[in-house]
Amino acid sequence: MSQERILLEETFYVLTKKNSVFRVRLTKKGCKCLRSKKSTTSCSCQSLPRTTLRVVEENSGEQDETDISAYLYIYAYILQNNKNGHCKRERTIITLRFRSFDKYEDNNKEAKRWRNAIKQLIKGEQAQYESSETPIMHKINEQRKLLVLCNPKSGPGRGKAIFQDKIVPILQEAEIPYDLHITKHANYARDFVRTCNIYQWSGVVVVGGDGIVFEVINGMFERPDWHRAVENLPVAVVPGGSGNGLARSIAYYTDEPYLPTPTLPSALSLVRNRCVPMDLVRVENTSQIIFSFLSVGWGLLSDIDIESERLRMLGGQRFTVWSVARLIGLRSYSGKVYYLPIETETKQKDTNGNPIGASTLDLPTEVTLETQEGRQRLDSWYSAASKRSAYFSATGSSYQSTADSSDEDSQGKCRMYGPASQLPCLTASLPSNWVCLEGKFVMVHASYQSHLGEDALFAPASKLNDGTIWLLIIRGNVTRSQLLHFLLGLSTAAHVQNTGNGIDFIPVRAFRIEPDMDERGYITVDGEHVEYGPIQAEVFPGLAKIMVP
Ligand SMILES: Nc1ncnc2c1ncn2[C@@H]1O[C@H](COP(=O)(O)OP(=O)(O)OP(=O)(O)O)[C@@H](O)[C@H]1O
Repeated sequence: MSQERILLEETFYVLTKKNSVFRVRLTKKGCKCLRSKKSTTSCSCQSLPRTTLRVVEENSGEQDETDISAYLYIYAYILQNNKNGHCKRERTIITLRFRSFDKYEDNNKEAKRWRNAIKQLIKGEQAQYESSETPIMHKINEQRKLLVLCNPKSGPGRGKAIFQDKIVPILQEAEIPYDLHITKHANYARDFVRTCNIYQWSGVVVVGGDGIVFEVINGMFERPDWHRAVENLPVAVVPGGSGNGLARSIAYYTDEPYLPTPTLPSALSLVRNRCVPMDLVRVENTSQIIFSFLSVGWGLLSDIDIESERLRMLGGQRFTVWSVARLIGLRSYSGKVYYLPIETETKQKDTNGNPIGASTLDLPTEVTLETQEGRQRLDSWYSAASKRSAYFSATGSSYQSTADSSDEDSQGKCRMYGPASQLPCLTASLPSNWVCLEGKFVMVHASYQSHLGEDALFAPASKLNDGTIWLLIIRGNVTRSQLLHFLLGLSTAAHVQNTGNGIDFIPVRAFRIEPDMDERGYITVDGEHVEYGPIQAEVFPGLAKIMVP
């Protein structure tokens, strides 16, 4: 820390602890508190017991005019280990009281300097403060607004409540404004993203399950300016559905504790201003092109996903209940599976990779500090300005055509843009370096995320941006007990160790499934039911951008 450039430095007193003085230094790495005993016995904070502090509106006339101090509240969510050795984020409020100057205006200016410096550091900008007289070089963009698309029908139907109770308070603490839109029907979010002037927002926050994320991503690829859209509008997801595979995968990838507060990593991703690229898989069947972020499935897991829809009121439990039912009435499907394998050496988990470890600051859960000298005055509370926005149609977008865009189909589905496929068309034969399997399959399931759902760790080695599709193939000759082991192992990834004897788990770049059309079953993409028939998929590394904590 001593080698770090000190951006700001100030002495603060702790309101609640007599004779405690902190010398606080702000550097790019964070805040450093240097504690010492106060030399004089007359502690200036004695005149202000903590219980007398009350936050009031700036122009309410309720301020204590005798207090010339300015107050800065810092909300921190600090990683801490609990007794069981599990990591958890604890909310901490640090109150800094500035009263080095004789006038409130000067103390307030000093507090604002700290506020701006901290905000710039959070945004990853280089703050420039040489002395207290130096003007602020990089203003915080207070206009940064997020688009929030909330599905009130996700999972057990708590989307709106989750957003209001878990996300809004943190957005308010971070002073981030947003426009909230509640989806009114299926495909509302997709149409919204396709037709709206989305560039008025800095990112899109999806509150719901993987189905609504699917709509948002595919809505972007229905725009002629899809390239600009995916580049300029990173996506965040607040888990409110029954699956929540993407939300869980993001937390896993960034080493963020997920349970018991699954919405906290998402809330932090909205305030951290940090985005990473994420692989998307271009999926093609005979009727549509889809950009998928999670999975493609045929057989057992897709059957469970679709048939358990009728148990939606159970939330995530619906998958467990239906797994038992499907295991009893086990089915297998005939067909051909082709895949393009990745070299073995690239499939191992790279320990030098991207997990973003949040730094742990050694602070108590609540610290209240104040600067020396001066008298009492209460600062005002800043709340985020959130307003509803109008619905715009897309105008002035740059047009970018692609070689393989599909025409509008007979059902009036929109034209899909996006990068051109590198694969032969679905009816053409595949090159000789592809592997072909033929016969009966209990399931074929591909995923490019670590988690298919909150408690389904499908591909533990998967990263958000590794250009890898993990293909699980379970042949028709496996036993029920093997399958039971497989399903039970999904929560801990034990299934990855139990391959062989009809179960294979292969990293691939692309694959094709050709089901026997004399039978009927389900094929899903990101948990959404699609037409039963030939389907092929290829990975596009880092095609999307997502917000991470
Ligand atoms: N207002 C609405 N009324 C009915 N359905 C909606 C509405 N808004 C969105 N939908 C549809 O609800 C479907 C399911 O939503 P979502 O994915 O958010 O929840 P989920 O299915 O419970 O979660 P998961 O996909 O993770 O299992 C989406 O495919 C979307 O099309």
